[in-house]
Amino acid sequence: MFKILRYYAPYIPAIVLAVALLFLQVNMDLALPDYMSKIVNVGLQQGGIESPVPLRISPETTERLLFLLDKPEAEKFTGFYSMSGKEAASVLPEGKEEELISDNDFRSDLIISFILATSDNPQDASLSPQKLVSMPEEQRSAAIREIKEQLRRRFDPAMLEQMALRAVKKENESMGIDSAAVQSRYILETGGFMLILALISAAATITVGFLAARVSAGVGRTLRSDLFRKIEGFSNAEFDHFSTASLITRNTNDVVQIQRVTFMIMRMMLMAPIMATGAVIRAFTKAPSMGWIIALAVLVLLGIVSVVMSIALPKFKAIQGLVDKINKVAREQLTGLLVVRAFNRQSFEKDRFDKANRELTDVNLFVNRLMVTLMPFITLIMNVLSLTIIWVGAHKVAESSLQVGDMMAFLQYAMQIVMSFLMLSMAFIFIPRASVSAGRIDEVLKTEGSIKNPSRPESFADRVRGKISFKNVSFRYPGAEDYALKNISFTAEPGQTTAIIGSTGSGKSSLINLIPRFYDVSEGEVLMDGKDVRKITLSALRKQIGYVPQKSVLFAGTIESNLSYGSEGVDQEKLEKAARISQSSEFIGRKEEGFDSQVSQGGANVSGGQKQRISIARALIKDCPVLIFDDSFSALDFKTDARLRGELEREYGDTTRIIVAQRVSTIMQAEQILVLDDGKLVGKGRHSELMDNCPVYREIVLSQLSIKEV
Ligand SMILES: Nc1ncnc2c1ncn2[C@@H]1O[C@H](COP(=O)(O)OP(=O)(O)OP(=O)(O)O)[C@@H](O)[C@H]1O
Repeated sequence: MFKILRYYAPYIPAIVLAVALLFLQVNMDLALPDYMSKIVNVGLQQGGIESPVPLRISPETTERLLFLLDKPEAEKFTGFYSMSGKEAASVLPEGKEEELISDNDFRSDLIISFILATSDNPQDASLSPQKLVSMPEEQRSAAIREIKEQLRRRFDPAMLEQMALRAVKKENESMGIDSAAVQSRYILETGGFMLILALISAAATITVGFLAARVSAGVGRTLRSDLFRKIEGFSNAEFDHFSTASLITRNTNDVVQIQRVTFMIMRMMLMAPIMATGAVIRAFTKAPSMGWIIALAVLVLLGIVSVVMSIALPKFKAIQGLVDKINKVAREQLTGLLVVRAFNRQSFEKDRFDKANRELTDVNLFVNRLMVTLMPFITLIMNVLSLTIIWVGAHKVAESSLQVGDMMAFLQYAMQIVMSFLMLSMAFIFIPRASVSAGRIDEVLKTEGSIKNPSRPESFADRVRGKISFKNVSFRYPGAEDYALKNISFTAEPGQTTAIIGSTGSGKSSLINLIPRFYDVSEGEVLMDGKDVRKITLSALRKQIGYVPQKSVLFAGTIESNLSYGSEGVDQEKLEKAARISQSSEFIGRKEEGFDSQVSQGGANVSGGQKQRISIARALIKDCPVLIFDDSFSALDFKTDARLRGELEREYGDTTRIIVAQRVSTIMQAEQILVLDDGKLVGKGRHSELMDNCPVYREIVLSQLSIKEV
């Protein structure tokens, strides 16, 4: 993934915003269990009363309370609470609440005294104001201290708080305050607040989803366009190295992997550590004594996930290679479908495809089965975790060391922690797979096309003549052991036809491919008008060359769009001239829509001969000083072949024409014939000269023509 990190640079603001929103979302999500615990603890159990410190005390209770407090504390009490007259209640003003709570000793004593002051318990009847009033001062203080101590010994602080809360509720009721209304107001307020938090969280989730989609689609688009631009600049050598099928897979499937993982990282995986940290902190604050349950569950979960991952990971990495393989097989079979049918090899090819398909399916099935097996284990861990928390928590609730709401919140935090770890472990599935894809993409992006423009290009004179010279040219395909061409020297003059003949595999196509620099020479040099072709920019060089490949390639569109491909300002006159010379007029004229007739992808709806003629016309329309025909007349009948060559001579007499041919009759009239044999130039001259002094040529000629025709 790091290899393509630079593609994320333009999206840094969006990523930062997404992280900030994830923080917001996680905080909202983590706050919800806390509020839920408040609804249970305060709303349901405490009747909506938040604090054990009474906010309003009746005059009677105030009187009792004052007897129960020491002198200094009684003074503090009157400092905190405002009392208006003997009949009026004592009220704790809003601002004083915090101040009182922070005075721990006073708060604790006030709570105990308040419990005693409101108690109906007959055993505390000794504490009635009348009784206390009748006691001497010393005795009274000792009696009160003793009772308070007893309470502290019997109940822990949490229990005392619960008792105080009940006392506050009772006191409120005695003062005519509607407890039910207090309770429902608290629940509604807290519930409303939870709703707002949930809405903020939802808004953050949607925005992060939107940002993640934008970033992943954007990165995918830039990767695809960079890959395409890079591949466009590749020479045949790079195509040979990667294979077309693999380049297609890299530009599609591999980019999709990156896109998918980018979305998942932004949407889920970035959230996981934030969520896990937040939930751990909150869970431990709620019930630190139960932290070990979560730690144990996470350990077991990570153990299981690591075992599964160690088995699945190599398989995940293999998937991309297998997708490549199936694409390669499918592509080869579909392009060669006619041959497959003609040779009745359908079942063989089906088996070949099935094998590749089965390999991919098997790996996919294996990985999916493994993942499916993982799921019940995870569910089991989650259920055992819930049960353990409820079991341990219930005991703690019974001991009054934990409140029910806190246990419920702890349970939710535990689930959030486990889910976060699960999300993180999922990252270990997708990230390695995407890294393989990133590596494959980077490999293409890092590969420099071996055919490059010169750093300091030279330019042609105003009018290019198109003289082509080969000087001691040797050529070896990248990675090949043997030379395909050995020490070739010749000159193709403008105004002349230079024909190249030789047996199959003798190096004819290799030779002419060196002129437009589809490959570069290994040794020697190829010159155009005396300039090494490697010193001229590729576009300037290729502008001078009308090239007709051995295998005609047409593009989807119309006949006209194919003819004017690569040429500017093509008018009807030019189109008709090229069609006439290439002997295409007749079949184009027969079509209802003429030049506007549709050509399907790859020229599937035109015949081989028609395809060849259209590609010849396409090269002629370019109006170049050099015309190269790589075995381009093979699909034409003898008569059409002769007519075409005659027209070429007449209309393009001043060009340099280089014709590769298998048929002797096509090249017999050429001013210069080059005879290739196993990559070597074994003959050079006119037909008659070669017949006399080149046995290879003589052999080829005699294999095709009778002595009389020669
Ligand atoms: N892309 C390539 N990589 C490696 N070797 C190649 C490649 N293309 C051709 N060759 C080899 O180079 C030699 C010359 O091939 P080339 O295509 O130039 O022959 P040719 O004379 O044009 O044949 P044909 O008349 O059948 O088209 C052959 O031995 C061939 O196997």
